[in-house]
Amino acid sequence: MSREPAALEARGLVMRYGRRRDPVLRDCSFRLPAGRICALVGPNGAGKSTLLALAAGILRPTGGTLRVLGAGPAESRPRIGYVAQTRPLHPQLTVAETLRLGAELNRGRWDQEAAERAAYAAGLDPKTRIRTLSGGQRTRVALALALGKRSELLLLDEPMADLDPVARHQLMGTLLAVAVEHGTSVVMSSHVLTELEGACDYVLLLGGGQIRLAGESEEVLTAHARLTGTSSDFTPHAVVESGATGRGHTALVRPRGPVDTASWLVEQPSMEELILTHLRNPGAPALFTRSASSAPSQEAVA
Ligand SMILES: Nc1ncnc2c1ncn2[C@@H]1O[C@H](COP(=O)(O)OP(=O)(O)OP(=O)(O)O)[C@@H](O)[C@H]1O
Repeated sequence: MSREPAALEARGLVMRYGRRRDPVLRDCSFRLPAGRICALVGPNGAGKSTLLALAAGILRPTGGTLRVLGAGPAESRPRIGYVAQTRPLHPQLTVAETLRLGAELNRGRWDQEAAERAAYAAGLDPKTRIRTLSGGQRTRVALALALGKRSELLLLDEPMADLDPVARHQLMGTLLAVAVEHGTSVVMSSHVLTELEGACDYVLLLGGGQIRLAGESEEVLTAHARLTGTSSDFTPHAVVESGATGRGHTALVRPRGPVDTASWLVEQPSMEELILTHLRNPGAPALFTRSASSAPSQEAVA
């Protein structure tokens, strides 16, 4: 059965900086269906920025393929909004001039209202020069450009990192409203797991150069359970992490068959707990939901 073009589809993706270094991404294969709001998580140096720059067509892969909106990254570039970690903007322009430039470069698809909503909501003066902005204000303007472009896919590298909590909440709200209204696909990297929990419906966890978890947040969550009881034998379930507690033993598992609720207290982990547990246990087998699988060998949950 053929599937609609994905927002991102990687097959055997390899990225190596320089000849002798270990690859940052090794043989990565996954699929991100269109229309999802995806959290891209992983430890420092895992390759999140690298993957986003590859998708934006800023970097070229060493091997394998990465399709973006059904085409090569360079071909799809006009349909993509990319907010790099460095927030590159023209320092001499004012905020209003920056938005005007965005409008000129994206004639026919520019949404001035969405751009202004993101740029000016916190009272930023349109006449302020970019070079005098704080880190958080630059982020606001960079996001405003990406939103004004009416992109089909937003690639956001740590978009909330330098925003204060009120600005985070407000900009996340604007971002989600635009994404829902236009069916925009969003991929955002972040280390702030609580911020992603309410906003994202898809998750990609990168680690050790590979995708460790990929799929709908709900499906990934329900593929796991926290078991607590008196026994330390969690057979037949696959254990991601186990340990002793005051009450006995506890483990985050991927259930293999029905869980014996007479022996175990069964709880659903939060997304934050699930990701933290996988970050602490990089040896846990990878898990892909059906929609995220692009290779037959990947472990898919039903
Ligand atoms: N231009 C470059 N030249 C050489 N190595 C690079 C370059 N950019 C990134 N790297 C290396 O690639 C690896 C992945 O970096 P990347 O910035 O993609 O990780 P990340 O997951 O975004 O990290 P963080 O969470 O710290 O932002 C790191 O080891 C980094 O040192």
